[in-house]
Amino acid sequence: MKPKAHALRGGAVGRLRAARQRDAALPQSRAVPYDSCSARALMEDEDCPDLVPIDAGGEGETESSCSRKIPVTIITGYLGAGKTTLLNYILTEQHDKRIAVILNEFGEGSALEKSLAISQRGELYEEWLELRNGCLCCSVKDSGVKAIENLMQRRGKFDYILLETTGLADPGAVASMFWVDSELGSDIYLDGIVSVVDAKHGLQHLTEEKPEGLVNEASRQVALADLIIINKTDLVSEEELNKVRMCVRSINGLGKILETQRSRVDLSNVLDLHAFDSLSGISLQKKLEHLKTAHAHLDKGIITVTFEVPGNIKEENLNLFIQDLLWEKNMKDKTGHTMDIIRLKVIVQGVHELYDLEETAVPWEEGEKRTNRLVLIGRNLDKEAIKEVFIATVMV
Ligand SMILES: Nc1nc2c(ncn2[C@@H]2O[C@H](COP(=O)(O)OP(=O)(O)OP(=O)(O)O)[C@@H](O)[C@H]2O)c(=O)[nH]1
Ligand SMILES: [Zn+2]
Repeated sequence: MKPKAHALRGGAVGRLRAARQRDAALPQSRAVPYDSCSARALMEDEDCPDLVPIDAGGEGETESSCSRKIPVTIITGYLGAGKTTLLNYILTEQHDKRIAVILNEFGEGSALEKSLAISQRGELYEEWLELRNGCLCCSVKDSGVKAIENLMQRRGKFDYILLETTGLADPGAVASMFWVDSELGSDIYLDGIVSVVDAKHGLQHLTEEKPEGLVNEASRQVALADLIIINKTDLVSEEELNKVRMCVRSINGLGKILETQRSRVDLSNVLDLHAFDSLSGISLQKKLEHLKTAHAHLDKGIITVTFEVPGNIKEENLNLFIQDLLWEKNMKDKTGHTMDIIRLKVIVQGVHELYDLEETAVPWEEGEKRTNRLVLIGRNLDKEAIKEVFIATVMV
């Protein structure tokens, strides 16, 4: 086991940085502005930090530069998969955006390594973020929000946030801090979740069975991802690669899969995904509320189910259907196990305008065959049962 995994049991320290990107790399020796006040405030804060609304010019005030929401991309992946390599690649390749980086790291060693990598890009802001009980999923929400707030006070200094989670994190829990923040009227939004998979060891991580009640982090990370990057393809044969790809696909039938070396991918596949925009009215908040409750039980057997039903649907009924499925957990599979949805995407044709299906929804052509499409990722999913209920309750 890597030392970092041991550090998980003791105190854990997360590290947050906002690296101001420059077009040209600056010498490493450049002075680093260090905000010691806010860093100390975080360290000394014994209890959960109070959530304070972000003062971004005040509600209703006309500060147009503050009204644009800042996207956050979560980068997850098992230990050593290539997350930091991806981060550095993005910071090197991306010249249009000023990117802030948040690292949730356990242990000191690799944090140092990362600090060097990022400071090469130029001006560096650094803050410490303490995870009191050493469990990222349990403490990141409070400290994470605090960290983001500190970041937001530097509004204008950056226009994109990359959040690298530790290899052992449950990305659902990490993502959940964004809805807490959004309740406070913040101006960030979750753009997408990227999961890096080690081509060489990924299969082992993904198929590893955990004792009852424990999460297989690797497969959960893949299940939640909008983009899965199978990295280190140089280390495996075509046959091994096929196996990993099939395994990833079986866990997440929806996400885009890219195969690469040194985490080099076309950045249009990574940034500005707007992965949570067209969720058919299921807000990120609701989805993640569900994820949180599921997080302790989920280990294996995650699959993707997709089906299509032609015709029109009724909005209210779709609401009820989704609520039943996601929150009430009223649907069971043949063996009586509750269906457990991790991700849900719905493309529907409503009688009325549907929810806030955002601009990604392409309007139907006159006379075009109308089809509703559902994609569900989760456990104990019985496709026929879901489809039946959908037809019986949602269609007009
Ligand atoms: N052979 C090979 N090595 C790679 C590739 N990509 C990254 N590495 C190496 O793999 C190691 C781990 O990469 P990182 O980017 O640090 O991985 P990480 O996911 O951030 O790791 P942790 O933070 O420890 O969880 C480093 O030594 C990288 O240089 C690749 O495509 N092929
Ligand atoms: Zn936890």
